[in-house]
Amino acid sequence: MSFVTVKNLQKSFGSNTVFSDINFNIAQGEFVTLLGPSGCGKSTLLRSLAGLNSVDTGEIWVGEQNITDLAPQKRDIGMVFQSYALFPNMTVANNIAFGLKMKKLHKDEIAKQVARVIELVELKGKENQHPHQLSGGQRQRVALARALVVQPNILLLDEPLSALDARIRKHLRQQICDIQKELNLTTVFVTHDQEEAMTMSDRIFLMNEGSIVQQGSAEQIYTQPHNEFVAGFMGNYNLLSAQQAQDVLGMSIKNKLAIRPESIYVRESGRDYGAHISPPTQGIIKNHQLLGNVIRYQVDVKGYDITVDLLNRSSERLFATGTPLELLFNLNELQQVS
Ligand SMILES: Nc1ncnc2c1ncn2[C@@H]1O[C@H](COP(=O)(O)OP(=O)(O)OP(=O)(O)O)[C@@H](O)[C@H]1O
Repeated sequence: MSFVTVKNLQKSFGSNTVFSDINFNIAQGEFVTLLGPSGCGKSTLLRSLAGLNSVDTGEIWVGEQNITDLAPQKRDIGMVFQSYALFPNMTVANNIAFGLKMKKLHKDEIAKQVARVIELVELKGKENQHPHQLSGGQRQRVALARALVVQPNILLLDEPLSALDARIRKHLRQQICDIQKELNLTTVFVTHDQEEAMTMSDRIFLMNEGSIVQQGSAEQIYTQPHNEFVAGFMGNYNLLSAQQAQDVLGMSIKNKLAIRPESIYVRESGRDYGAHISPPTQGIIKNHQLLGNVIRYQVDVKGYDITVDLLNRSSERLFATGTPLELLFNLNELQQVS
């Protein structure tokens, strides 16, 4: 059942329509990510959910309540931004307690709730420090604790990890997911990082130019892109025109064919391949790129560049530029896109 329901939402700034006809449902406890390139309207949509932006038309419902015109502080929403926005002259504990003091809770209750979230975000021992004494990751955990302490109905996170270095980012990603699951907290997360969206979300809403172009699980969006934009944004898909699909695979299709680099194999002699594997196609290695556990090859097939990802099992299997080989395509994983 839907917990957050958004119907026909539209927002413009002057003559610039940021998004229009946005519709979605989010279930209680679901983790949804708004993913898309810079400027596609993710933050404006998130801010509209928070009430920090008005909308031109449409409705936002949480449970049985229409919150479209409700003031932000009445929405029971916790929000974390990319910039931590902490009070520099307050301790960690006082930063976190701020929202509860505004609600005029009793001192003992505030202390109890602050201790609870400090434990949750693993900041025990830092209560009396000031923001400048903390690392970026710790500051963002204070911001998260401050959003959680008021026990919101919905947690909104606007690129909370993008200012942090890669190692801390991965750790905090996991921590956010663990906390979200533990509290069963309905969460909307904004990022332009495809990997981040795929590892964290129950569902991804992929946006482009003010529209949600595809909604689904990471698996669905990654393996079944509806159109060329989705294929291009989610992976390093090879996109073949109808003519190229005919030339490379002998396939007759109407639109375009999206082929993931990892669903193309190099034929090994003496090995049997199933019926879902295409007949071999000749290719010649043009160059390669080492991506850690994967080697990405550019292969010339009938004058077209095809990207092929192979697992980096051993240096002996590195194909040098100019090596001829036979490529096989996994026919189950070819995707026609518009
Ligand atoms: N307060 C504002 N006034 C006028 N235009 C705005 C305002 N906020 C956002 N915009 C415009 O709305 C569009 C979408 O911006 P938004 O910040 O929502 O995109 P985004 O997808 O979150 O991008 P990014 O990942 O770069 O933050 C942009 O063209 C931006 O210039």
